Amino acid sequence: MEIDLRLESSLWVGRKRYLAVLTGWHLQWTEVDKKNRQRKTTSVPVSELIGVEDGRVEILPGKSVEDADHDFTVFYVRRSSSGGSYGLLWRFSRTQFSCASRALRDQWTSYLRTALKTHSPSRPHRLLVFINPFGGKKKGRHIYHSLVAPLFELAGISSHVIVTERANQARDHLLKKDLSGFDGVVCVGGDGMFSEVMHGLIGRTQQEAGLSENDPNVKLQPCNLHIGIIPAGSTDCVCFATVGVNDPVTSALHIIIGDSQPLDVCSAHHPTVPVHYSVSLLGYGFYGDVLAESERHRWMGPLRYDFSGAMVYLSSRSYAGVVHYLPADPLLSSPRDNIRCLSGCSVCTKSTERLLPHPTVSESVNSFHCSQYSSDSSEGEWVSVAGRFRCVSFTCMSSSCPRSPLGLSPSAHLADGTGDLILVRESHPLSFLKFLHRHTSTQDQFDLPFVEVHRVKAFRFSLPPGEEEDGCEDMERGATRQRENQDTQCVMDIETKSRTGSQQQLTERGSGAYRERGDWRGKKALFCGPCCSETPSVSVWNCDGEILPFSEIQCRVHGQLVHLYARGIEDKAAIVS
Ligand SMILES: Nc1ncnc2c1ncn2[C@@H]1O[C@H](COP(=O)(O)OP(=O)(O)OP(=O)(O)O)[C@@H](O)[C@H]1O
Repeated sequence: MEIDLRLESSLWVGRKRYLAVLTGWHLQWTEVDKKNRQRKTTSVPVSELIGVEDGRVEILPGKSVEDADHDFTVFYVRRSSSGGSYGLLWRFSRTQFSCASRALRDQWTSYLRTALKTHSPSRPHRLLVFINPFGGKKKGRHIYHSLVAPLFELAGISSHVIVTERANQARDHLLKKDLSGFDGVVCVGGDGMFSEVMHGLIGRTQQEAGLSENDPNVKLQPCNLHIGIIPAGSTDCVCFATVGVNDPVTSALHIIIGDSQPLDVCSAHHPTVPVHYSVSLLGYGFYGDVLAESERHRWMGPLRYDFSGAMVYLSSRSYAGVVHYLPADPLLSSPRDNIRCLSGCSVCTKSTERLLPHPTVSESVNSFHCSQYSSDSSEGEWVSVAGRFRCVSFTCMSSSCPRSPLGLSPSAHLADGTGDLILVRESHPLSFLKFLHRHTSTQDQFDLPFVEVHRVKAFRFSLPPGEEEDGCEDMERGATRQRENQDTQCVMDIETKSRTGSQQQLTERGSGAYRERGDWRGKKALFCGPCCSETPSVSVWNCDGEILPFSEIQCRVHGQLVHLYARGIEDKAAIVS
């Protein structure tokens, strides 16, 4: 039954009279002066109303209600400039209206609540919230309870809050516990926490669908539950690249109104370890080395990334390898087309899922090495590039962050089923520095002769023919000699505590495979510091901030595998506040 939600009447805000109109999709109120002339109008889409309360209500610093029976309060989203950031900050505004009678007040509140139910139906009612109390500046708990929980309460959202006591608790909970009744999962923390939640949800979804997520050729099932990110980490890159700002209140408001942003996810496979997922960075060479190096300097705090970056830069390493990639359709978009993926992006909207055709499970079992070199023409033509690379990076999103406002690949799209593969060949140290520096400015980092970028649906990295992955032993031998000779601790053992302060996720996730075979890796040196004279011949992968201690990898993009409570970066110029 169609509900006629039009309501129009005079309302008062303080001493001023307004003509207020609810059309179903919008609530607007226009000031009317003493001569009955209409002045300024405020218009709020129903989808951006946060809540409606009887009386004159305040919610911060604590909730207070003055129960005047002619009054009601409307809370809604207001945008404001974020200063330096790319996106817009969302704030909540409230207007306290007075009506001519209690009956009219009741009519207004009932119409507004009905409008919210019928015209904004995808709002969450029940959320599972994980707070990492140790993420970023260790303010996750405070951020949630002081800034987010009061807004959830106002919006009528009930939440089950779990403050984590160990790394991977959120992931394990999502894999094993009953999730019925929840509309979404919220993580309060940084990119590592998001990654945990994403791995848990994707894994759970595949379990329930009876799919083997470790099979690189299986088409994964998209997750039903949305993920909300309340930024409280050190970098919060995923939040920044999907909202445009790292701001807990902005993110909470996107969750409340049930915004939905699909997100492509890249699965990274190696035959001996469980699958890993990445959305922001899969990086071999420079980015792998920086992460490995930074693990040795955790005591430095966030400074360790700058320090390690400098150390690895100075070591000026490059690595031999062969990259095979499956190009995406160049007619649809390209990493050099200067089209930014903004809210309502037409490339993502138009994109039909353009993933690989999928062989049956039996065809693909144990096919890692075979499929590395096979080519199925129905997928499109694979392209190979061999050489020495400073870094091989892959991202499913721009990966913009406050330090690199345009990101690793400024024109990458959040949800078009592709990712950007960036190959940086061996180059003069100053040229490489120029490449790195361009990430912090608006200069085009791809406009350099030793850099190439490709929009792809899948890629593989292998060591050059003849070199096997156990070539890591060179690195071990070199490093061991170095330890003996120089009494230096320049080797990182993968079994040291990871960034999480916990045992490497890899070893924990390894339901046998990694652990059984993994001892050689576990005990082996994976990274030599720049002080070593014998440089390692292989690097490791940086997978969204986690180390994957191997070189050969097989990756593919799964279009729109997860959904975030977000709407992409809003175009400041297009939004009239
Ligand atoms: N209670 C806990 N104790 C130790 N580690 C935890 C706990 N809860 C979560 N973790 C782990 O901490 C890691 C880092 O957390 P998080 O991402 O929230 O913060 P961060 O590292 O400061 O931020 P960013 O990832 O944005 O750089 C995550 O990988 C997560 O698995």
